[in-house]
Amino acid sequence: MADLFSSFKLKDITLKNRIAVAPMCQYQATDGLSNDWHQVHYTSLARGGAGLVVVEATAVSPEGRITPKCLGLWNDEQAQGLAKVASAIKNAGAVAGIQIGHAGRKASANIPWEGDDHIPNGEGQGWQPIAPSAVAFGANLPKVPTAMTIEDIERVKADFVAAAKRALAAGFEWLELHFAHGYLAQSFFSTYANERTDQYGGSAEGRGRFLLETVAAVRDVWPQHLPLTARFGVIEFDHKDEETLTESIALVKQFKQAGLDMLNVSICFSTPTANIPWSPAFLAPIAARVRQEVGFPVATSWGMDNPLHANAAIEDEQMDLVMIGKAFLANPHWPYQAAQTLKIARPSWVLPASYAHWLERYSTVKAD
Ligand SMILES: C=C(C(=O)O)c1ccccc1
Repeated sequence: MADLFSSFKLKDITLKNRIAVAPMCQYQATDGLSNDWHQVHYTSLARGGAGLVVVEATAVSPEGRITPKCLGLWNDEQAQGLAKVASAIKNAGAVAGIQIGHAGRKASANIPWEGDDHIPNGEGQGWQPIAPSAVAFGANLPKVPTAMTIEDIERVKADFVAAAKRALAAGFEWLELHFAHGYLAQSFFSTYANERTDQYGGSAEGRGRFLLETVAAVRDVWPQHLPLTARFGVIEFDHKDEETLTESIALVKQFKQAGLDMLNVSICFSTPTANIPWSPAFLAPIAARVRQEVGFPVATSWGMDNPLHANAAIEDEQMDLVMIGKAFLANPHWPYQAAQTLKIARPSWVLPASYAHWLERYSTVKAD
C-alpha cells in the first residue's frame, strides 16, 4: 500500500514521493519575465523535499495573464528565464513542472493585495479581456469581455502549443494545462460564461470542444514519455453539482482518450455566487470519484496540508498525488514536518544532506 512518501511513476517520470507543490501565482513578474523572486522561491520549495514542484499559472499570451505581474511563456526570453528555474528545481531533487494557461474573462486584474479587481479601462496596465462570450464574471471582475471569433480560438490553441514547446525546451518535464478556476478553458465549459451557438458552445460536447482540442494539440508536441496533465474544475458548489460532475467526468474521459495522463481535480470558480464548503480535504472524495470513474491517476489540493489527511488520501487510494499550496508558503520544509508527524524513519533526510546531517546531530530533544 502506497503512502505519502512512496515514489510515484507517471510515464517515464518518477517522483520520489506523493507530495507536489501546487502552482501558486506570485505576481512578481514584469512583462511575463521571471526574476530573482521566482528563482529563490522555487529553489527553496524544491529543497524542501517535495517530489514535484509546479511553477505558477504562466500565460500563453500577453492578454492571457491574470494580472500584469503574471509569468508568461509567449516568447523565448521568458523561456530562457524559466529554464534557470527548471534547472534549479531539478538540481534540488524535485521534478520540474509548469502550469500554462489563459485567464480569459478574469484577465487584466490588479494583483490581489492591490484590489484583486479588473483594472479600469483606460488605466495604463490594463487590457480588454477575451472569452467564449461577451458575459462578465461579475463581482470584482465586472468587465464584459470580447467574444472570441473562430480565428481567436485557433490562435489561443496555437499559443498553448507554442508555450508547451517552450516549456519543453526550458527543461520542464511535467506540464499542467490550466483548465480550472473560471479562466478561459474553464469558461468555455461553463454555462455561466459560454453562450455560444456555434460548435464551441451549446451542448456539453460543444462547450468541451476547446478544452479537448487543446489537450490533443498540446499532446502532439509534448513528448509521449513525459506527463501531460490538467488542473480542471469539476464542481462549482452552486447546487447543480451532480450535473456539473457528470458532465465534467464525461469530458475527462475524453481528455484521457486524447492523451491526458492525469487530472489535478479542482473547483470551477465560474460564478461569484458559489458556496464553497471550505474544510480539510473536502475535495478528496470528489477526486476519488474522478479517479474511480475515469480510471487514471488524479491529484487534488485545497485543505490537504494536514499530513495525516494527506497520507490517508494516498493510503486509501483517493488520489495518487497530493497538491500542497499555502502550507508550503508558510513552511517550505513541509515534507520534513510531515515525515516527523508520520514517524517516517530518519525524517530529516527528506531534506538535502546539508540540512539533514545537522538536523540528526547534537539533538537536545529526547528520542521517543
Ligand atoms: C491565481 C489562481 C490560479 O492560478 O489558479 C487562483 C485563483 C482562484 C483561486 C485559486 C487560485
